[in-house]
Amino acid sequence: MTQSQIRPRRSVLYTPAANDRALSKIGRLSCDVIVIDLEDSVAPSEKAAARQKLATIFSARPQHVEMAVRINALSGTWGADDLAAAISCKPDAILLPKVKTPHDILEAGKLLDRADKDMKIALWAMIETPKGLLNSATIAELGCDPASRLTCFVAGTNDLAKETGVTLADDRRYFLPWLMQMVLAARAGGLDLIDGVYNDFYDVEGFARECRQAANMGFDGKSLIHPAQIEAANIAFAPSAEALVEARAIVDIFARSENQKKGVVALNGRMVERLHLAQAKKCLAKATAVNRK
Ligand SMILES: CC(C)(COP(=O)(O)OP(=O)(O)OC[C@H]1O[C@@H](n2cnc3c(N)ncnc32)[C@H](O)[C@@H]1OP(=O)(O)O)[C@@H](O)C(=O)NCCC(=O)NCCSC(=O)C[C@H](O)C(=O)O
Ligand SMILES: [Mg+2]
Repeated sequence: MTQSQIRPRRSVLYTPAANDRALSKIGRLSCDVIVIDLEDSVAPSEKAAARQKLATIFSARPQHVEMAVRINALSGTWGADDLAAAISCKPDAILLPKVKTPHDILEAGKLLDRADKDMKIALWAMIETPKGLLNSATIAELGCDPASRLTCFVAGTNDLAKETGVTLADDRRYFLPWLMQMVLAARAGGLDLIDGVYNDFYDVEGFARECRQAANMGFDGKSLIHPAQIEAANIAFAPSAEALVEARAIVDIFARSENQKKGVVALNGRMVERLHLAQAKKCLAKATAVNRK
């Protein structure tokens, strides 16, 4: 991945399309992505009105963030109208909820292909049902084909907890195998991966802890529900000062004339190989992309 292709997705904030006060804030927020939500945060009686607002929201869209729209499932009552409305706003991505099989992505892709011929709109998939999780590897494989438009998985931990009866309590200990399954599937398909939401938005410490946990697990960012969560996510998913020092040291040591043809060197008593050099360059590129924001 080149530096210009890296788009930080540390903080992915849902804003309900039905909430005018919240919508009026989005131009001033420092999150990386805003997801205008037509799904669970919008009551059935408000679905049509919320959908109609999309055009106005996107006519004044902030340019410093990626903008996505989460539609209702295409299998339900509102999905097809949501998708048509979302496409006409040209968001960066359309987030499909409750994706269960590769077919769900291919079906949305076909509809997009007719309207978005220059392939500007990506598809993101929520993994939040038992079936979707079981099929996550085959769904993610679509990411290997750019024609599928699939570029990102988003964990839907609330729905998974609801569908399975498994608790998110105790630092998500019972969820960890499933979250790691998503990480593995996403990486095999070359996808980005966003962790689920933390519902208790006044618990700043607990939220920061969960962000650090997700960053250590390999997630690229966190789904957010409140502006108060943006800062902690931006910190947790950016390369740390220590990681940058180490990355620079690895780049420097391989740049020395005596090491230019070496596959492995020692750095401060530790083995460093060229795969670590690749990781270090990625870390530095990510920091550059974050600093550009
Ligand atoms: C959770 C909330 C309903 C809380 O709202 P509120 O009581 O208004 O909070 P505050 O008074 O503390 O808000 C302070 C100001 O910030 C603005 N605000 C709040 N939330 C947002 C937001 N998401 N985006 C932009 N701006 C926001 C308020 O308007 C206040 O400003 P002001 O009015 O001028 O004082 C609310 O935060 C909320 O609705 N959050 C988003 C909920 C949502 O989108 N849910 C769906 C996505 S999560 C999900 O679906 C889970 C997933 O699918 C899964 O399965 O896991
Ligand atoms: Mg959900």
